[in-house]
Amino acid sequence: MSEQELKALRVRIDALDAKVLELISERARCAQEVARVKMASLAEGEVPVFYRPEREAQVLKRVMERNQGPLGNEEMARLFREIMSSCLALEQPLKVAYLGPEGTFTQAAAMKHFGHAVISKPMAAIDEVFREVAAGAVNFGVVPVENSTEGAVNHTLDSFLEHDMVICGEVELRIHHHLLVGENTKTDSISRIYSHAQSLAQCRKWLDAHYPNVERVAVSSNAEAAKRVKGEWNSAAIAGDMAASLYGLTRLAEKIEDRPDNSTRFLMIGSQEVPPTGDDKTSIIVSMSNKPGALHELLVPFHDNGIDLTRIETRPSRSGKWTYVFFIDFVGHHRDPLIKGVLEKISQEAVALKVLGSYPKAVL
Ligand SMILES: C=C(O[C@@H]1C=C(C(=O)O)C=C[C@H]1O)C(=O)O
Repeated sequence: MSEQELKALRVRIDALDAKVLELISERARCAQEVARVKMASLAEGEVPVFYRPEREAQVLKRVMERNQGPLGNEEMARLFREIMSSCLALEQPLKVAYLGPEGTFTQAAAMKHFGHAVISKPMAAIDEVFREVAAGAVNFGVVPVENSTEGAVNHTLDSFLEHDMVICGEVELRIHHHLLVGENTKTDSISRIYSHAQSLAQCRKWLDAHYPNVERVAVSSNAEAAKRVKGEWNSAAIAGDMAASLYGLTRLAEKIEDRPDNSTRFLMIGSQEVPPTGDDKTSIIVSMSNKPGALHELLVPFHDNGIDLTRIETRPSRSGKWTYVFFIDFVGHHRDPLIKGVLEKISQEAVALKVLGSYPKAVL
């Protein structure tokens, strides 16, 4: 019986694949038409905008709402993410710079957000990602901004003070770290463990318990740590799946992060303002005068209007000793009338207020 059944099922799958193929091609032709219409309606000297993050967020959301299984919502959205990425590449392949080298979590975040049909460019430091975007060499940049275990990524926050950037999206990634070794590593003689400082911090308790006397060496990225281990017999690296497979390392211990829900949030930076989708977040930088009650004054308009603050971070302003700026994220779009009112109220009290951007809440 089963041979016959299998055969029939495979015939059905082949027929379905032919339909899926035709539908994807039809969709891609539609995207090409979109490009044609956009080009035809350009004003003199106007640059076409092909990538629409707000539209993509809506497409993915609808896919998740309509999905009836058996594939899970996230899985289905991931497939559509890639289809859209390929369709957009027909209109215009996006250029995306990220905190490299290849194999970093930031690269994984970039692929999760934009899909794989982009031209990606690894940069050696967060600041270089900002500069690459500012110079117009790429359309977007991807940088880590906060980790659920270790808190803010200060380099990123400080870079916002130095560059005029628009935040156009966010993505969250579960971060799993492994202890990795190379072919030549003598696993009972490990005397050094390489990783990025953030990752060493995210695995501090595990390291204290398992390798209390081994030197922890902070390097520029997890991928760099994996690369170093390849040529050494007495060292190990802490890094994720991408770096492990890129450098052919094996896992001596898996998922060694101290908190099982360890996640990092990444931001997409560029120069494109994103219109509202109805489910957005806004990031601002505010500096207040150094007087009693300043922080209270800043927060009152949010409270009075029932606006959900998702994050508040303080950093030195870099323009005077013991003066600070606040990075605030909240739910809503800066074009919503309610949010507009709140921002006006704050700017009356603030020394400076800058809207870094409004963008769709992470869908995936
Ligand atoms: C097709 C368009 O362009 C791009 C491709 C999209 C898609 O494949 O669904 C969606 C938004 C844009 O990034 C569009 O503007 O609708």
